[in-house]
Amino acid sequence: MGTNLRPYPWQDPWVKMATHTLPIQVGWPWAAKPMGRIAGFINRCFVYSKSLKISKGIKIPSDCAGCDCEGDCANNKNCSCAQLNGSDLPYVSFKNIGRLVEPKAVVFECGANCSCNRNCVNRTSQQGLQHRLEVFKTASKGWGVRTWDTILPGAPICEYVGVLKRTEEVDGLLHNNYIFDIDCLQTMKGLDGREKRAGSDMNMPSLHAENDSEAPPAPEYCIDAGSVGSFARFINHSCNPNLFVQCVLTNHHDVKLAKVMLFAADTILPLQELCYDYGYVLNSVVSADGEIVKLPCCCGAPDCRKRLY
Ligand SMILES: C[S@@+](CC[C@H](N)C(=O)[O-])C[C@H]1O[C@@H](n2cnc3c(N)ncnc32)[C@H](O)[C@@H]1O
Repeated sequence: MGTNLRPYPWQDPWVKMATHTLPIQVGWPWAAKPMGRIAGFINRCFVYSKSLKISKGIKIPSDCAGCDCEGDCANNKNCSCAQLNGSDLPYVSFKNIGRLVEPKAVVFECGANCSCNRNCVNRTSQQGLQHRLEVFKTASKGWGVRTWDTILPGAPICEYVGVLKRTEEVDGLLHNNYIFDIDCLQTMKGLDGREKRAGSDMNMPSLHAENDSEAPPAPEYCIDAGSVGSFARFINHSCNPNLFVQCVLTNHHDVKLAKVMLFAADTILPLQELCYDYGYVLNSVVSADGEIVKLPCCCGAPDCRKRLY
């Protein structure tokens, strides 16, 4: 961890301590005796959702034109936002929560200039937290996040928030474990689960390299949750994840600056830990002196790749 991090979730103003008790005890790694008494209390933190901060010098494109639907876009066959998504809306509504039908290269949501209502299903990622989630201490991965509620496949979990920066600003920050590159193409083509789930939905010409053998351009922007962020930064990696990453565009249509959202890939039962595939390429992390940095994976999946990177 970098020195600029708040190492404990309850020191983070965006993480609220809960006084509730759970029928389980979670471990306390530094269990000195006086700490032991309060450990049960401070191990349980409920979480808030927060928005992205923008680093100086980054200009967010202006809001693009919106649809002219009334009410919910689900009721309008001619919704222009649905057309952007390939004619169908990307979400269906179930018990008033939108659920993503399938992962896409990018999801176009309704934005500032759309005339539909604020609860339109095509604003699903804008509705805030839908589930009770908890930051807890895991046995071997530091802090993690788990759910108190059953979460259904395709349900929105949260946005990965922090400070939006240019990737060149954070290059070489090996000790900051909270940097998320905004890379819609990589996200879509990502490792294992992501690729398997994606089907053949690569219908975004602007996201394809001209020639498939050509390396896609390196991501220009990233989200740094090292010093500010939400509980999303405590979500760990799994080689068999129950969440997936989805790029979402709302007000503007610049994929380089898409919102990074996490959605449920499966039905997730209460007290299960939430995890997504970080998608590192093995041996891709190199220290300043040229050594390959290796991080063992403790996700415990039967098909674990054994290393995060
Ligand atoms: C974005 S942070 C996740 C939150 C982190 N557990 C914490 O306590 O702050 C990423 C870091 O968590 C740890 N981590 C996440 N998933 C892991 C896994 N499957 N196995 C081992 N360590 C993991 C690694 O140290 C990684 O660099």
